Amino acid sequence: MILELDCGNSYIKWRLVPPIAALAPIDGRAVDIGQLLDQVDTSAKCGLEKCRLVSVRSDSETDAIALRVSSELGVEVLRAMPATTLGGVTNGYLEPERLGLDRWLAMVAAFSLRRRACLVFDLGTAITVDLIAIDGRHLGGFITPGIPLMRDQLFGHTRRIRYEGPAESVLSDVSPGRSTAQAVEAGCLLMVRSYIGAQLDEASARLGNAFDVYATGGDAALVSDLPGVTCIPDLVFRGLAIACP
Ligand SMILES: Nc1ncnc2c1ncn2[C@@H]1O[C@H](COP(=O)(O)OP(=O)(O)OP(=O)(O)O)[C@@H](O)[C@H]1O
Ligand SMILES: CC(C)(CO)[C@@H](O)C(=O)NCCC(=O)O
Ligand SMILES: [K+]
Repeated sequence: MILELDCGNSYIKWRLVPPIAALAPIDGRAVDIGQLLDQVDTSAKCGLEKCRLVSVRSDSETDAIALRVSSELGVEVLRAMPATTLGGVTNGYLEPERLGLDRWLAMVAAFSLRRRACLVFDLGTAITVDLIAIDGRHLGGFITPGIPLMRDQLFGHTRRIRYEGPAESVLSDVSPGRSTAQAVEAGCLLMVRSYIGAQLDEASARLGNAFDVYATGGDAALVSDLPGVTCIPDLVFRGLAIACP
């Protein structure tokens, strides 16, 4: 088994990849390293080979996670590191080490699929959009707040926008809200879908007409029905396996 960890800003997403490709990985998400170790502990004890880790957390937080994994699970931890090129993709940042490693790995995995121009969306705490030309050049990208941050800003800066976790039905409905929950959820959803739609419309000016579109991240399903969008939930993990073979 290989333990793979994607340490995002809100959650540590993990999965255990069995040595036989035919077997499905076991996966989960944890709010912190303690919860992560509780979740993987029992299943992981049986033959962990190594751990691959990507993190967008601070260096000290990432070091602490890696240390606890290696000491408590007794495995070597391979960490994805910033790079200027990988898998045919060239990092487009002026300071390549500042590009979020989750974005980088998602791009490397996306380009590896068909080696064509692509547009990559990652919808998590933040929403990121990255453009890759047909020759693998990263043309740069965009960062905006994701749905959790939009909600939090409204909660944090108003007195009366208050509601308990919205019902599932509210989350995919964009009709005008007749409750606070509906008004906020539909509004944020419309913002995200319009933004992604605008990115799709504008991408052909930079990428030409033949480009692939991939969406990943916890909220990718909210845009998966837009034209041409392919959802790949494990895009970052796929890139992690390329970066840390
Ligand atoms: N089981 C789940 N638990 C919590 N959130 C979930 C779950 N499934 C999907 N989500 C969605 O995932 C979103 C968070 O995205 P994600 O899990 O990709 O990221 P993250 O670790 O917070 O952030 P990032 O990787 O962008 O730093 C939430 O807005 C939520 O709607
Ligand atoms: C943008 C996020 C937060 C998305 O997870 C992450 O990729 C990150 O912290 N990036 C560093 C800044 C940058 O990519 O320019
Ligand atoms: K992410």
